[in-house]
This record gives sequence, structure tokens and C-alpha cells, in this order.
Amino acid sequence: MSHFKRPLLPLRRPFLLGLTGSIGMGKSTAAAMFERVGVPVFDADAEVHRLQGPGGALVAAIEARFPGTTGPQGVDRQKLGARVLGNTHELAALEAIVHPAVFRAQKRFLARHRARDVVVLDIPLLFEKGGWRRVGAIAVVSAPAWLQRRRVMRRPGMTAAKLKAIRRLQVPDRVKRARADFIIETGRPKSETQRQIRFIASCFHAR
Ligand SMILES: CC(C)(COP(=O)(O)OP(=O)(O)OC[C@H]1O[C@@H](n2cnc3c(N)ncnc32)[C@H](O)[C@@H]1O)[C@@H](O)C(=O)NCCC(=O)NCCS
Ligand SMILES: Nc1ncnc2c1ncn2[C@@H]1O[C@H](COP(=O)(O)OP(=O)(O)OP(=O)(O)O)[C@@H](O)[C@H]1O
Repeated sequence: MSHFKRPLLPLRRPFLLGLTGSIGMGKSTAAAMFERVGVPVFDADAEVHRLQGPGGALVAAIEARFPGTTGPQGVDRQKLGARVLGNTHELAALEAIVHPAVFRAQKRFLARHRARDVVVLDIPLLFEKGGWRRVGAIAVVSAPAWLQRRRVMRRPGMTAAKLKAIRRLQVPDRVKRARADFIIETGRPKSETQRQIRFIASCFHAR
């Protein structure tokens, strides 16, 4: 069980279930599985992609602060990542541009789903940025480290050095597991993961 102090939130609708996990642990796959069983998901990372994509609302602000990192396709994430991952000061400057816009999008999502029993907030940095204080329960996706590495190293543009820099920024998997209310094991067949997710969703329906 977790030993960190999370304030007891008043029961409210919808119940906010935070979904998080380290790079390559299977968050996106798990989020899709929640949607399959009828739980709306706010995908913070997808929102960042939208805001940074072609015509995205943050492209101009990012170009102004990080010249040369955008083009007709919006933000070039490889270039921007090379500037900020591993550089605390620069990353903080990027976060100051991105996070408020993501938070506003999350508020709009919650307003749209006011009548639901439960929604999932898929937030990669739930522990790192303090979002854990605002959710009613936390589900962590987790798999053995060797499997995580194998999944991530397959991605285009990924290098051992980049993975190392990213892992240094993230709360370690064992800490996330210790803080979780639910651990979603993704090192197993997807059918089992889906079954686990159906069970978790059922805990919050029709309270
Ligand atoms: C730095 C960027 C351009 C790198 O993009 P890229 O497509 O190369 O990598 P990706 O987004 O998949 O991130 C790789 C890994 O780094 C982690 N990461 C990204 N941003 C951060 C951050 N601010 N702090 C800690 N870890 C981070 C992600 O969780 C992921 O596991 C991009 O992540 C970004 O714009 N980050 C700032 C916005 C942010 O905080 N996003 C995180 C989720 S909302
Ligand atoms: N049981 C399982 N549950 C979830 N993912 C699985 C499972 N078995 C295999 N996988 C695979 O593991 C990979 C996980 O990638 P996914 O993009 O979901 O991770 P992620 O945590 O969202 O990554 P990131 O943090 O980098 O965005 C996918 O290719 C997925 O198909």
C-alpha cells in the first residue's frame, strides 16, 4: 500500500482515475483499453501533440523561445527534444509554455464529461508534476525493465543516451508501483491486461 499522503477528495462526479507509467510501459495501449470498456480518456500527451502539430496553438510561442525547432509541420520534436531533454532550465521553459495549455484542455474535457461516473486522465508526468494530488485513484502501467527497454529501443530516433536522459527525468517504476492504487501489468498477454482494466473500470461505475 502507498505511504504518501494524498488528500481525501470529496466524492465527486466524475471520479478521476489517473493513469500513468514510465516510457514504453504501455500507457497508450491501456488508455485505448479503458475507452473500449466505455471510459472516456483525456490523453495529455495527445493534447501536447495537437498543440505542437501543424497549425497548433503553441507553435509560435515555441519558435519564439526555441528558434529553429518548428516548421510547416509544426514542432520538430526531435530537434526540440535535443534542446530540452537533459537540460533542466530549458525543459522548465518549455513546460511553462505547454502545461498551462494542457491543463485548460483537461478542464474542457471534464466539463464535457460531467455526467459520467468515471473518467481516466492519462498523464505521463502524474507523479513528477503533482497531478497525483488532484485524482481520486491512480493506476500505474508497469512491465519488467528489460521489456520496457526492448519496446522503447524499437522506436525511430531512440538512442541509448536519449533513453537514459528520459529515465533520469522520470520517477522510477518501483516508486510508481509503490504509490499506485492499481498496478496494470503490461508484460502479459493483452487479453489479460484488458481483463484487468475491465475490472478496474467496474470498481467506479454506478457508485
Ligand atoms: C521534449 C519533447 C519535445 C520530446 O518529444 P519526443 O516526441 O521526442 O518524446 P516524447 O514526447 O515521447 O517523450 C519521451 C519521454 O520523455 C518524457 N518527457 C517528456 N517531457 C517531459 C518532461 N517535461 N519531464 C519529464 N519527462 C518528460 C515523456 O514522458 C516520455 O516518456 C516533448 O516531450 C515535449 O514537448 N515535452 C514537454 C511537454 C510535456 O511535459 N509533455 C509530457 C506529457 S504531458
Ligand atoms: N499486455 C500489454 N499491455 C500493453 N501493451 C502491450 C502489452 N503487450 C504488448 N504491448 C506492447 O507494448 C507497447 C507499449 O507501448 P505504448 O505506446 O502503449 O507505451 P506508452 O507507455 O504509451 O509509451 P510512452 O510513455 O513512451 O508514450 C506497444 O507496442 C504494445 O503493443
